[in-house]
Amino acid sequence: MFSIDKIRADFPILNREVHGKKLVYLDNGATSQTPKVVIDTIVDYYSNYNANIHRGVHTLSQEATDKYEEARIKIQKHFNAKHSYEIILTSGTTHGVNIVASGFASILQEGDEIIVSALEHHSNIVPWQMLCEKTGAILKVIPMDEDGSLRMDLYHELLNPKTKLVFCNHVSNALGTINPIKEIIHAAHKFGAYVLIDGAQAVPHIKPDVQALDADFYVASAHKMCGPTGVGMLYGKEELLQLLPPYQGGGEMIETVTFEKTTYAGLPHKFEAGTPNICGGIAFGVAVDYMNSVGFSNIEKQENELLSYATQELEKIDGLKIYGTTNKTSVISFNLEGIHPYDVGAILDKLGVAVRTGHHCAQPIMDFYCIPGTVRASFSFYNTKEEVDILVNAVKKAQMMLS
Ligand SMILES: Cc1ncc(COP(=O)(O)O)c(CN[C@@H](CS)C(=O)O)c1O
Repeated sequence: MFSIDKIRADFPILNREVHGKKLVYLDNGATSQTPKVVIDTIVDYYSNYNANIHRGVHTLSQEATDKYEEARIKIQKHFNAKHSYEIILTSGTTHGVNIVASGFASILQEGDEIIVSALEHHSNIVPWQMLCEKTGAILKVIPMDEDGSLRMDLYHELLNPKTKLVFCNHVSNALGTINPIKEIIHAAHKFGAYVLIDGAQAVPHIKPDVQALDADFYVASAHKMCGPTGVGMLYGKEELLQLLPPYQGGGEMIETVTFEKTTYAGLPHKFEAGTPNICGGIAFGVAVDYMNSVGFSNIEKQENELLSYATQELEKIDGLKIYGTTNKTSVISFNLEGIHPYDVGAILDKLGVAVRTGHHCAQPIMDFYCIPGTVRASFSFYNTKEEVDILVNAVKKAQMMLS
């Protein structure tokens, strides 16, 4: 049974006040908040079994190694990967994208084509531009539409035998748009292209099944789904991870090292050079357990109710425009006519409401709408309708003060 009071009691930070006002945290698209069970895991690790992993013969190292590899298996099962070694623990989504992009630097040829969507976050644009500069590959873009959806008709036209890679986010961080990634993947595979899906904004809301999607790569960050910052995952099909060269050289990613030659470790350690974020990985596994204990159907129901209520109430405000009205997760990007989003965000902060303003690391989307940025309210399952009312009243107050 989903009890919002019980859920909110899991998050100590929700009792915070800012500027003498009750905190209303609506910036979950930037990072989600952290439940006590995850916080306690971090304290427990550093209090009771902090040790380096995969190397020590002593008890603490074995305990830490066991917990870290248990977390990998939890993440594997959560995303329904076939093998645990197809889950590379990274420092986050950006790191995962860069592992794949740099891996293809030794594979792509001049004139090969890479397709990205107009809805991408900078971390799923810039690495591919860098890859094109290195290899002479050509970047193509799936255009977006006024409602924040992708022009799938034009996507199908872009695909051709030269298309080698396609990158798309599962959910847009700036607008909340849920992209038709199964169709995107299926169409790309018809031309033999590989697909990386950026799941950073999907994992707080849904439980992706990478085998059902037939995704070649899928990346995400723990801090978007109640986990700590500095840790995330890259899923890759075994045969593709075998294809890619290591991303970084160092300890852990080797079998044998001589000055004449080094042989590399197998999966997943080939891509996990150096001492990883051990505590973060263990806490990521606990965050996966926590999200599943809340239940993704409960999460979806709560967040959809908040989205429709907030949309209905915000739309009553004259001069307010919402960007992204297609099938989406609980994100509302909006502007007040004649008022810069930054100024709205600053007033909302004074009233205790935390939102994000600006281009949200998705400048091409803002260019499409010819705006400097938006005010983005992003809701999570632990937000409430009362918090929506506080947001709406704060927006009205900001409009009055700034008009
Ligand atoms: C779709 C998408 N793709 C990649 C990233 C980067 O995640 P990292 O954990 O920083 O590596 C993000 C993070 N978006 C935050 C910070 S810019 C936002 O406020 O929207 C994202 O939303």
